Amino acid sequence: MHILPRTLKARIALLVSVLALASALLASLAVLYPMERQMRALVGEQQVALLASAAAALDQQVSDRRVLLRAIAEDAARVPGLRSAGLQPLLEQHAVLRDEFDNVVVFDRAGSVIANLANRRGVGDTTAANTRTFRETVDTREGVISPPFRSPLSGKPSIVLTEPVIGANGDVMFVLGGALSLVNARFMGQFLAARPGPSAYFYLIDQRGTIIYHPDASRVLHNVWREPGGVTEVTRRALSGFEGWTEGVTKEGRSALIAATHLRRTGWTLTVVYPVAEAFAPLRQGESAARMSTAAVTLLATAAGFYLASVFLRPLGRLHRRVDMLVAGTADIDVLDSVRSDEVGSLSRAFFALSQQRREAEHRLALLSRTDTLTGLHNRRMFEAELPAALARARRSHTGLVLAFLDVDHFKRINDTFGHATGDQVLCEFARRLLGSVREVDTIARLAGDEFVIIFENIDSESRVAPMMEKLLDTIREPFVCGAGPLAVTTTVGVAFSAGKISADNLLKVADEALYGAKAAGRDTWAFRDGDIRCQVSSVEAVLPV
Ligand SMILES: Nc1nc2c(ncn2[C@@H]2O[C@H](COP(=O)(O)OP(=O)(O)OP(=O)(O)O)[C@@H](O)[C@H]2O)c(=O)[nH]1
Repeated sequence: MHILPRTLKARIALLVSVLALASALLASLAVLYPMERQMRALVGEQQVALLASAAAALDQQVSDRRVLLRAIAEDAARVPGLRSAGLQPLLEQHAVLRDEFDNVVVFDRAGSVIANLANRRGVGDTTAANTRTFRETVDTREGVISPPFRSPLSGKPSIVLTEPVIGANGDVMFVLGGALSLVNARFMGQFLAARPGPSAYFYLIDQRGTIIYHPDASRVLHNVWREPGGVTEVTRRALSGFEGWTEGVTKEGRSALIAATHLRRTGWTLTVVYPVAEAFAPLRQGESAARMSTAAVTLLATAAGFYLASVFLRPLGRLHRRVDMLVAGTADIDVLDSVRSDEVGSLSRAFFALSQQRREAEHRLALLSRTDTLTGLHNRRMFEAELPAALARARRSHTGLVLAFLDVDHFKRINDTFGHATGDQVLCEFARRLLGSVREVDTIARLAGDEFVIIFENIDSESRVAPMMEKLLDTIREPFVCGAGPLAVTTTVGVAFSAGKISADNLLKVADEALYGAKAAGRDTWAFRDGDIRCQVSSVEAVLPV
């Protein structure tokens, strides 16, 4: 199938546009691809840094509250003979507790609430005896952070920080429990405000996979391992200890840059999800700008290619038109502009040379068509063109014309005796002698075999014929020196004279008749007939009409 455009101009333009498109694409790829990789790494590292500071802030929040609770626990331990009743005032006396916790309660060793900051009347209502957090606090005599749970009071996801009050004997006397809502603006607000973009989000999961914070509130306090659709690859890795950034797919199937880290105090996993569509929005804008400029560059290059191809190929078009003119014969070979130094100049010169070669060939052919190849004299064709022209000239100049018809005597015998090659040599020598004995203006031709003719122009009188013929016969009588040795060769001539009235054919017939007469007279001689007079006198015979 022919898919290339037909014209060179269009092909060059196509080539230029393809090259421009390819180079623009390569250039933009060469810039955009490394840029995207660098940007990806940069954004990823930014996420990690952001996450580290958010995790540190969260850790600090927990740590500060634990320090506060410990300080109060130590305060309480220093109160001599502290009884249950003294704990409610102790709590109320630390106003800061209301700022930092949703509520603070004190449990006795049996797990019963003996003081309640938010609700004095709530004392004795509940027991924590069976909770793991309480038992762990008592057993380890250390503060514990509870797993997240939904607060029965606020209904919000919360945790409890505990701190034991250790008596002088080293026993746990009481346990302080500070409840903290996880959607508390002061607790979470700090890192939520640090989102890298409007569609980016954080989520927080404890070690067991319970979601502590997620922008989708319906997922909070659910366990990721038990959620429909299972856990995402990145979350699974994060829960197994991965820290850093990676590229992954969210549960909703969106591609995102995801960074994860762990909180030192709680062991929770903090993750930030930054959708790729938003993270690389500036890059995508750059890409579409690059695509637009690629298209613009390609269009421009195509137009420029087409224009330049037209300009460069214009001389070729001109050359084409000139060659057409040469072919049509409306211009001469000189129209070819062969002085140019470019390819068109070389092409013109090649055309010029070709054209000259053709001319020379035509010339040679024309010459050949008019020349007798053996002797180099004119042939019959040339004679037939030349005789009417000579007669016309004679008529115009009112001068006489003599036609001599020569035949080599007994030429067949020469051939038969000495061979055809010797015969050829004789014919050539015969021709050479004829040439040497006539004027330059006279025309000699070989009609066929051993028959020759000579047209003598500007012969003012028949009286000049006899000496001319005698001279001719003498020239031939000289022995011919050939390969076979000296040969005696003679010729017989029939001569016709015209004062301009007879036709070429008839003049030749008259000369032929004269030759016939001379042969009959015995050869090595000549006979004369006046063509015009014979025409006139023979009109009765009507054998030679003009
Ligand atoms: N060597 C040679 N012989 C040729 C050539 N062309 C024709 N001939 C021969 O020339 C001879 C011509 O003989 P004619 O003119 O018929 O007879 P002739 O022997 O010349 O006898 P007359 O003319 O009566 O004297 C023939 O034998 C041809 O074969 C040629 O180119 N070369």
